[in-house]
Amino acid sequence: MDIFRVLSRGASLNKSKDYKADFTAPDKVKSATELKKSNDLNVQVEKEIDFFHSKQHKIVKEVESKVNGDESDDDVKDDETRKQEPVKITTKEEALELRKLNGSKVTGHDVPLPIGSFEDLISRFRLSKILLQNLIANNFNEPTAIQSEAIPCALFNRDLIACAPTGSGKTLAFLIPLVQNILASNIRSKKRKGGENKGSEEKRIKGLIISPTKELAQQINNQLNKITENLGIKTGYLNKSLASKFRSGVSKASKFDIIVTTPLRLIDLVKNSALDLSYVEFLVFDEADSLFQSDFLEQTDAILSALTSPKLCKSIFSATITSHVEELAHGIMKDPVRVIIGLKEAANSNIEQKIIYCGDEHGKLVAIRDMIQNGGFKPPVIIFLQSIDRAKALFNELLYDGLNVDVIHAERSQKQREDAIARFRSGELWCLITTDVLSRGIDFKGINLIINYDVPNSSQAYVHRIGRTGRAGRTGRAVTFYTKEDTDMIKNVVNVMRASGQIEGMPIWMRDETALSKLSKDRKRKLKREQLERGKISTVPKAFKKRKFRKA
Ligand SMILES: Nc1ncnc2c1ncn2[C@@H]1O[C@H](COP(=O)(O)OP(=O)(O)OP(=O)(O)O)[C@@H](O)[C@H]1O
Repeated sequence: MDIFRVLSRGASLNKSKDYKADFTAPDKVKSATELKKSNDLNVQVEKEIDFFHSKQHKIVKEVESKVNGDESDDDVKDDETRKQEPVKITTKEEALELRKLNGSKVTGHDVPLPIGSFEDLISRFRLSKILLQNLIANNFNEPTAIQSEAIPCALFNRDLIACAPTGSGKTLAFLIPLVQNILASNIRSKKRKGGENKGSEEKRIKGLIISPTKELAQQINNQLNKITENLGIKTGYLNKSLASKFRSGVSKASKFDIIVTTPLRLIDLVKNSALDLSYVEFLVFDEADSLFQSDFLEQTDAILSALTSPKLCKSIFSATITSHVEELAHGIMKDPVRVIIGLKEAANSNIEQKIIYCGDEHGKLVAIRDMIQNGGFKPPVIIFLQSIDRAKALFNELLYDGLNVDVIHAERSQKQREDAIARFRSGELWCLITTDVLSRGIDFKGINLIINYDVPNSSQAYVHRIGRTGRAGRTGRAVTFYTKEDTDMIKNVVNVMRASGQIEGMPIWMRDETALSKLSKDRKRKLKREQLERGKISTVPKAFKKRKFRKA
């Protein structure tokens, strides 16, 4: 195995991806063109459009030559990456070497070897060539650490507990094997029923992906659509409109191979017999620790009881999987493989973390305005607060200051949420204020800064919130404000920072582990349940607030 090849992957991810570097979706090109209007991003956008065109050209060449086995094109030959042979893992020693490099800990009975490259999947698992082309066309050239381990496990139909840092590619780690398994399963059922000549077959939902939020479910479905192009696999995000089509019979569930959904919508349909889940063979809980928390547990249970296929394989994914969640998972799984990348529940090491003592609520406003004035507030920025009311109040303050900002929380309509996300993704909007509704899974490209205006109520919440930056090999910054009311809550943050070796700038007493003892389990539970009562944010006169808000 070529160790340098493996090591260089992180570096190439870093090099090739800058702000908004999503080369796959044509709508991104349009929005980037629109962005040219904005002076500050002009140069950046022009560079990206050029890069997009050259990249597109290269991708087309690469895909053509892969399909035709044609190596004659000079452009393709000259590309350094094409000169290297795909890494293949064929022995236990090579697997050990790769796991050491990737910081992967894999346990379980009869664990499969990891993959060294996506091409490795062709020889070992007869991966669909179209699926491989789709990966390459979307710039997914090499598997990340979690993909190396999770993909072969799922292709061997193993139950799986997978924990890997935020932004490390967990979504593709479950989507690639899911798609391949469903392709194989469809071929098998076609053969059983005598091939294509027997007319159109009734399909069944075979894959189910559960996500705790609508935004994340939609994002997963978008990713799924990209990699299933030309594969004849039908996927659906169970939004309000699709759910009502199922209910009224306008759209038949039997058209779909894979459904991505939040728990409640699914349960509602199952209870009303509008959806049959008894043929589902592959189940994924994304952000599983959130779905296994007490607020969701009943719904998760209801879903599990509707999944009756004896072939059912289950996997759970998150950046934070507590031992309690692992215990619950073991209770519903058969002989699972456990994959942990890096330190369990640690922050992504590409994120520079900082805490700022602000004294009181007013001090936080002063601190944020100070950051804006002194250049520490480099967009795109996401600001997290503990409640809807506080998010609204800070939105009014920053809008009053003339900042290019919008807010997302559970009280805004789906359309308002989607619009704000689209504007933020395109770069039109520079700052997004939100609650924990956007803290998990959402993949915005090139976020520069996360501000925890309010301290998150658990170390897990902190890891997910700051994980919106520092994704796919990029770097990012996270700043957490705290006041004298946060003496307990800030310990969650400090402990994560200390585990990441980020004690620079931290008060001396916080660096000392004995002085800052860990919170007791009971105290942690209480902090998670109850929201800290905080002083008011708002300083903007009411009459002005209304005028401005309506305008926005
Ligand atoms: N093999 C790959 N090569 C290049 N980019 C990749 C690869 N796999 C994933 N990515 C990109 O990395 C980014 C992060 O991936 P993803 O959203 O799956 O992270 P995650 O681990 O699920 O994070 P979170 O814990 O926050 O949900 C995405 O933009 C995705 O397109």
